[in-house]
Amino acid sequence: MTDLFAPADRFEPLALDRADVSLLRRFDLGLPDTELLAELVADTPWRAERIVVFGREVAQPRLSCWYGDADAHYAYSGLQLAPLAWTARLADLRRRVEAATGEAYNSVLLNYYRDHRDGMGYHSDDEPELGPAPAIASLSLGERRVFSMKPKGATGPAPVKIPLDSGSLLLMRGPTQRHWLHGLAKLARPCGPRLNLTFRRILRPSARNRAPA
Ligand SMILES: O=C(O)CCC(=O)C(=O)O
Ligand SMILES: [Fe+2]
Repeated sequence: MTDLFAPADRFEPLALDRADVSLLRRFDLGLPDTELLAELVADTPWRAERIVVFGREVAQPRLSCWYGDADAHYAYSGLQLAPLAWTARLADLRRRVEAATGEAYNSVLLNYYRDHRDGMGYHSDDEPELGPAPAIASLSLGERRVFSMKPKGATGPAPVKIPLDSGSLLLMRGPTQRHWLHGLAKLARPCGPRLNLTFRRILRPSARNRAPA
């Protein structure tokens, strides 16, 4: 007999060239997704980071907050981020994400897309502190939004669109950041809030330029 629920319980690999991306549609959060969303929205000290775009300082179109081990310092979009200490909830989610993905993480970036006007431009998470082949586990909560991926330097094919549902866990690793960009488009129509948590491992300076094992 076919087990209808099996696909939700394992990572489904996406067929992308020179990338290692897989999606676990229903990740065990330890509590209902709606409760976790409400808790994190309420309890997180959200920041509206300012960045320089074409020489002009503007607010990022989303709120964010950075947690991690005390030594997990990170520069992101030109911002120097010192992590807040893990909360009990985020430490529990980290353990669950580590068990599901078989990778270790020492930090998590929370992004809060308040409505359709919030998004994230195309980028790759290829900062040197992540090393040459980082594993990044991306947990989504709330509104379903489309995560787009396109190969670096490509003018040709349309982006790959991956709708991310509440409670899904997307895992990017290996050469993905080296060869692909990803982003989250703003929408024309109103939608509800979405949270995204990207678990990452910041390498110590001595380990940063080493080739992957
Ligand atoms: O919100 C998302 O799904 C993507 C977040 C992301 O790409 C990032 O934080 O670097
Ligand atoms: Fe990213």
